[in-house]
Amino acid sequence: MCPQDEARAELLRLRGSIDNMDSALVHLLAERFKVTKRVGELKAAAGLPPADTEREAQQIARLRALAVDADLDPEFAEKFLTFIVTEVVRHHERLVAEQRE
Ligand SMILES: O=C(O)C(=O)C[C@]1(C(=O)O)C=C[C@@H](O)C=C1
Repeated sequence: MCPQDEARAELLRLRGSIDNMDSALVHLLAERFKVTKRVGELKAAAGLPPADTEREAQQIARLRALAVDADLDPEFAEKFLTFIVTEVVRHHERLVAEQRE
């Protein structure tokens, strides 16, 4: 096999691995959002605030430490968590608004 064909074969193998991990991420996110939906319903029913900044600070500190141990950029880990939590809080707020309608 010529070097380019070898590179293409390796590229396909690596992309297969990327596809598996992207699938796992989607499934993990779907499970996380199922749980946070229950959290949002619980909070809305009990009149608790949608966001909990103290909990978020704990999660960020925990994930940043995990990222460092895993050789992942902690800034990226924080941005990723913040992106997800922002969306969760939006869902929680929508539930409260729907409850008021
Ligand atoms: O733990 C909660 O209280 C949640 O609502 C879940 C969650 C999260 O997605 O992890 C979302 C919003 C809060 O600000 C903190 C954490």
